[in-house]
Amino acid sequence: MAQYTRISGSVGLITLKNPPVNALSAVVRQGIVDSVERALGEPEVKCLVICGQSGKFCGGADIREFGKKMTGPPLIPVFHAIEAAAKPVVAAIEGIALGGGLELALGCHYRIAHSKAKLGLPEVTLGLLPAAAGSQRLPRLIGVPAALDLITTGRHVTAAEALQLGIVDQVTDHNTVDAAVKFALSVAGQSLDARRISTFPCPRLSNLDAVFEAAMQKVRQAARGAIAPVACVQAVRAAATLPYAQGLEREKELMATLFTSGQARALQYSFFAQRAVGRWSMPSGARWDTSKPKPIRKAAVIGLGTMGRGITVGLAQAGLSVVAVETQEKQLMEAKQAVSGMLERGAKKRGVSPPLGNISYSSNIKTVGDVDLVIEAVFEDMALKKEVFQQLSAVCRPGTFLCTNTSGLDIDDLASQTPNPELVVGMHFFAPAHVMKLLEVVYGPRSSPQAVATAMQLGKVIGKVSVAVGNCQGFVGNRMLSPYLSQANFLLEEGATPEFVDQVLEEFGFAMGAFRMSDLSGLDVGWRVRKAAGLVVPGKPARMRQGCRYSPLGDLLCEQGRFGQKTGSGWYQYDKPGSRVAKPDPWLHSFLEEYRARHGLVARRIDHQEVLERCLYSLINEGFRILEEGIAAGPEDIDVIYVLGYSWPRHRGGPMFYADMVGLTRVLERLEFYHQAHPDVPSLQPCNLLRKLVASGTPPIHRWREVIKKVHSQL
Ligand SMILES: C/C=C(\C)C(=O)SCCNC(=O)CCNC(=O)[C@H](O)C(C)(C)COP(=O)(O)OP(=O)(O)OC[C@H]1O[C@@H](n2cnc3c(N)ncnc32)[C@H](O)[C@@H]1OP(=O)(O)O
Repeated sequence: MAQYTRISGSVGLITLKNPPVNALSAVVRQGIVDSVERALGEPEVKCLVICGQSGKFCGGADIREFGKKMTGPPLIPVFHAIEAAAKPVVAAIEGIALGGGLELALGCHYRIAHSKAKLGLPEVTLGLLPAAAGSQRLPRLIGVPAALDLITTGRHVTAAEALQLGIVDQVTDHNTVDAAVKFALSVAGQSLDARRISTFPCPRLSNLDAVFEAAMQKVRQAARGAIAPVACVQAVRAAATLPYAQGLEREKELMATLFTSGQARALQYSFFAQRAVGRWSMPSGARWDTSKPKPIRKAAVIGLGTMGRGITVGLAQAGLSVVAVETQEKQLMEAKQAVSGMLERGAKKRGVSPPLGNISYSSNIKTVGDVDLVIEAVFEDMALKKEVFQQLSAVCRPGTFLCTNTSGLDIDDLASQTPNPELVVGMHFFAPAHVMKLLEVVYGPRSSPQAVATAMQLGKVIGKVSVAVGNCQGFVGNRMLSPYLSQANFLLEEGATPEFVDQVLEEFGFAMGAFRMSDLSGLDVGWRVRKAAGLVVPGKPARMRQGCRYSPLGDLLCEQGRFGQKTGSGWYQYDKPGSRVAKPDPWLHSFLEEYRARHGLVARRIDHQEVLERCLYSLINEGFRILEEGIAAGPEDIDVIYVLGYSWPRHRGGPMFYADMVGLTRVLERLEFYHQAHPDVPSLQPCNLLRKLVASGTPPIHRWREVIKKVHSQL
């Protein structure tokens, strides 16, 4: 609702009330209309202030209402009524003014913000554009280049930046409503002619075409197929070239295309999925709301390689005390220098001082005796990790949580090295660990709910989106990646090139195709895993292992020392070791030809559809298996992992959402087709859960959990 009160006798105060972020629901919109009408009708009222309850101005349109039948007044006429008011209306912005919230403020005659407020037009991140006249008012207020930046990126700006850009008129450190009331009284009675943004001409640009061409090129490059950023540029162009009313029409047309697009649905699903994963549950019945985390004040990181350094930076930046341990003195010194550099660069960006004092460095593992939680981040080798866990068990005080940063090793096996396996969980960070938002929190059969809750909470504290998953080879992300990569390799055997496979996957929206990504991660990583699994048999490049099809191509490259970017060659060639520019490699092409000839394989023409379906559907099929086994609690968990950790295009929601969009019947049919053609590839055999979902009438994704529950209860 929107509550109307009178303060100081002559100020009408409208307070938006719709927890948690005072979103502009139908009731709130109606409340604003009624309150404005009332205030304008009361002769004693000289001016109005609009604020939000609980220190939050407004988080924008109520996303929960999207896709439902529209009720209540639309936003544009509400904002026009405010702008047209004959009494000054001042927005008192505390906390947030985002999307429709900022558009509401732009409809007001003045804007006063608290110094800690954040403002922005993040609609693009939901697959939309600021279609409550934001795309038309903001460029008129702050000019085209700045408006393009804000609208196409959706980035939030601080109050200070908003003041500098001219979005707000005043910033206060004190009570914002009091400041707005005072301000409103000071301007009451003055002409409002120069305060109605819709009447402003858009500031002229001499190089208008060049500015828009550059903006379009930039968004097309960054958007990886997303349509909303492109529509945002078109809407701002309308503001710059058309009168306001016509610009609004264009905004409306563009919005109509976006609003019903699959991309908007995917992005809004993704928004809620990222929040839903915080409400985790385990097959044992343990849940986020019944498991209390222990506060972590002091943590230790063991092993200061690339991952350990990133984790140390993340912890220190979040204000924790960190003991950073590296047993080799030389590596310890190098790590200290690298970590300090990372902290200094990060602090410079944020305009704060680097938290160098939060970290103590040591080459002695005994120094971790008084920490609350340890994150072991030594080399990915089970024997080494087991040794570290045994040492930790001896030196840590009772109750210390022992976490391992592993990308796929058995958490339970590690936990068995300690007298308190309930305190052990996996924390799978993604590189670079201080940048990437994703954290897989892996619970073993003996991990306590409190250990999981603590790791999840710690993830939140350090700014990660944490997803709780069960223990299995590769956990969720890497386990699903395995059939995807296998298909990519099989396609090479059958006639494709790495460039073609990557091109198809990049056109789909991945930041990098399977082969460029493998070259970046290092081909030796997978080689080591395959060796440990007994799949690499020297001198036996046969294409079958344990009765299933196997491609030894990756192993053969590694045997040649081709580990990817770091060695200057892998699936591609690079100018020099460490270079990032991948070039097609004639050597690789002849190697593939020779390989095919040696194995009696005849190269055939492989099309775009086959690459996409075989790579993606085998990955999705594994996702269904993971749901069936209870390794992930729901499709949202998998989708968040893929969007945040594996560069799955956000505007496609994630693999499970994508399966829902394509249609489960179609996914099932195509998997059956490919499995028939490749009966020796088990990952192409549709899993039971997929069949059950199709048999139960292909329910939409938000109802899959009901079917999953039934499958689990029958186990
Ligand atoms: C046309 C389109 C127009 C005019 C629009 O306005 S589109 C909406 C534009 N607004 C946004 O995109 C803002 C989205 N929200 C956020 O970015 C963040 O939620 C936040 C910065 C506002 C707050 O962040 P934080 O403090 O971390 O909290 P959460 O993100 O966890 O959110 C708390 C709960 O609020 C729900 N929420 C947030 N925004 C909205 C909204 N606009 N409508 C409905 N509900 C919203 C969010 O889902 C969380 O609830 P739960 O999911 O946990 O139940």
